[in-house]
Amino acid sequence: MDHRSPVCTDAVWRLPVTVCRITQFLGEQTAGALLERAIDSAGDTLQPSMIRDREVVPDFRRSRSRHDFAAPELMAAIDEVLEAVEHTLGVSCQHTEPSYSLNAHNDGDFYRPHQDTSAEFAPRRLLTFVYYLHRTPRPFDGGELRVFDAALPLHTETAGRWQERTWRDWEPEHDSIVFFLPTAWHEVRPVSCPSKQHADSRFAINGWLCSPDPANRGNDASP
Ligand SMILES: O=C(O)CCC(=O)C(=O)O
Ligand SMILES: [Fe+2]
Repeated sequence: MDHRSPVCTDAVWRLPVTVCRITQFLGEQTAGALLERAIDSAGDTLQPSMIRDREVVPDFRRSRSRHDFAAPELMAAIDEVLEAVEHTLGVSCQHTEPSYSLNAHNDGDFYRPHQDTSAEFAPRRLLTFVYYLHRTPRPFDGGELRVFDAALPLHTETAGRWQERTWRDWEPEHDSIVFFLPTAWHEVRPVSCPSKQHADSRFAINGWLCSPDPANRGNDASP
């Protein structure tokens, strides 16, 4: 009897990546106030966004960020939906700590395909969230969040041969939030913002729930 599988050894499985998206997340009033605060973070408080937390690489990522932007109302709302999100994405975020920043994409800005975590880089990130804010009507075009389907078991490094990739685009709609696993390949499509005004940017508060840093753990080990 021939035990060889009839499935070709080059077969590629294409699996959609689950994204939890919630619209009208904070409601008009809270989202509006948060947008005003984001807009007020103008000028020198925003710095060129970095990759791998330390490098500015304008061919790969072009936007501006602020790392000391506090959004406790958003964190409280995330807490509220976390159990359902964990269940849907199959991840446990117990004892995690949020780490997040404010990001503004204006005319010509983008973020090329990447993962938010890897074995060498930021392995403590367990869950990605991105909360979007913008003026109404939306003062920019593009800027979709593109999430690539996984391609298994081959080519996992780049989620399949580049030309054969498949994906789904998610609109960065005001007061919506998406959650996905930081291992997912994703990108921010180029933004076109004709006015080039800071207030017309595509704003996002984006970050991760991270497992605790072992270095910060209290010294509670028994002798
Ligand atoms: O703004 C977005 O839609 C995603 C941003 C992103 O991928 C990141 O900051 O790692
Ligand atoms: Fe990302």
